[in-house]
Amino acid sequence: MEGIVSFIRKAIFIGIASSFFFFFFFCFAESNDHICSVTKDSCSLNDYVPAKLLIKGGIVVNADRQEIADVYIEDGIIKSVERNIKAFDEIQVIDASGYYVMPGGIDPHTHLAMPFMGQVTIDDFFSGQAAALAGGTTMHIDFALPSDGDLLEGYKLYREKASIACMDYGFHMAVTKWNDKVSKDMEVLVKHEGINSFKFFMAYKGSLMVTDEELLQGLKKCKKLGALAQVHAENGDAVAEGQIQMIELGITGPEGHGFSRPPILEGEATSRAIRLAGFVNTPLYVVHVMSIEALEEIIRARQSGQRVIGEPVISGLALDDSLLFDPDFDVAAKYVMSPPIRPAGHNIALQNALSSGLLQLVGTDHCAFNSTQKAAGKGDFRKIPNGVNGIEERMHILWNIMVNTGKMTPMGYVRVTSTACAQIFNIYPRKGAIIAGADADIILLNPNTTFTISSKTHHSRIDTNIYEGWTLRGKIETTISRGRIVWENGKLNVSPGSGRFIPLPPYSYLFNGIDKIDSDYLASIRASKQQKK
Ligand SMILES: NC(=O)NCCC(=O)O
Ligand SMILES: [Zn+2]
Ligand SMILES: [Zn+2]
Repeated sequence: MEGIVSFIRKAIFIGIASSFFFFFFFCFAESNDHICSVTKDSCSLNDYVPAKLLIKGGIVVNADRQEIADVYIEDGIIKSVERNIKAFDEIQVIDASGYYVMPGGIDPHTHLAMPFMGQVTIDDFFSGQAAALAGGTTMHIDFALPSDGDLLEGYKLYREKASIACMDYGFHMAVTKWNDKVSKDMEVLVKHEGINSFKFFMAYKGSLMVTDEELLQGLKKCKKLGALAQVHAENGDAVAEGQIQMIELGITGPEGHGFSRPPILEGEATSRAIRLAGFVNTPLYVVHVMSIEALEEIIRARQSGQRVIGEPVISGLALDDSLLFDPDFDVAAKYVMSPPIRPAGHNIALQNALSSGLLQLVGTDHCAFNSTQKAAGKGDFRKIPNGVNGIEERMHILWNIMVNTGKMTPMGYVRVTSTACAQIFNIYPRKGAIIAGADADIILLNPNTTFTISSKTHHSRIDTNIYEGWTLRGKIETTISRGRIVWENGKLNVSPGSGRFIPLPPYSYLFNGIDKIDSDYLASIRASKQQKK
């Protein structure tokens, strides 16, 4: 009898053990397949996270200082930054001599898996983030765009889309209409869901555009919640006029896109948004600043003491509109984005403003469409989906146009690619710094390596690249995301689901003193009323 019981026990044990084995085998096999289908041959699977990592002898650059030091990491967190840290047996050591060791980039402006203009952007939360990591960006803040203006539904959907993430990310939320529900949803998102910024579109008439009245309500609500209001600043009514004008003139190709929405319309909307935010007394963040006209409005407001942040994007800093005039539609359509890439001169003015601190941080507006998707606008530029690539290229292009040219120091580079973003979105110094206690999001840049950008070798899913053929000097050879080496020797080591959602808390430093300005203003009104009696 005892023999039978023992036999049955053994059989049950073997049954359970083999089920576990097959369960884990299939889970592993499935995730492995997933990864390699995205990044082709430059991807390997290795979930090994070194518990202890030591980066030795590099030039450690923060926004406020630069020094030769070692960086010691344990369990994904930076434990110490000092000279001559001893390496024990179980520590994995990276020799960083001759390398710049900098905080991983934080991209404040991306559009992954976003339905827009009848298409869906080609990079999802895995392929876009894999590309970002290969280019030295370790966190991004994506725009959750609700399809019918329902913020909570839209937010939920974007959190689901991001379940395949392989690096840290947060969200801004787009507000495309105004009613009581929108107002209540904003409150829920800020108080319970880690959202601290809302984007209002002053362009895209008939789809995303809000009226001045709606913008005003949105600004008031943002202020009440300690959330940052962001604007896409172009006069959408005038753009619609400009588009009709171009079609009537027979200009239907991609060049019509630039002609139909000239810088004056960006300047006007920037000025209007700034003045409305000034009236409400709430901080304002102008996304994708592309022109001198918009820049001048931002500078004027900042000089008068208003809290306005200006975000140029890498395409606007690096390019001019010449290729928008290429006779080959497929080439020209690659450069269609809004506001448009401007004629030469605007980019240089934006670079100068960035190096002198008049603009604060650099985004990408990565909104990637394949050539087949862009082809929807052959014969009518209004139907070309707006957007360009950049999530993988931002860090390298900026190093080349700003640091290699002497316009910016490595410290300034760290400020505009990482630290300022972490501060504005209230996650500094957990992100944006190489200091004890911060997340170990770190890049190693070799200033002497050269390489050439090509759509054949990049990691994004897009089949073109607006920087095709650019040869650059200075290469991010290693990317570390929360202590894990995710990019090394030209290979990605990433798995879907390993990325974390980073909640962004309200009331960043931009709100300090806002209440004092309010009470002084009210006191001055009372005083002047008193005087006039
Ligand atoms: N910028 C652009 O052309 N596409 C993305 C949507 C937006 O940011 O306005
Ligand atoms: Zn926009
Ligand atoms: Zn955008």
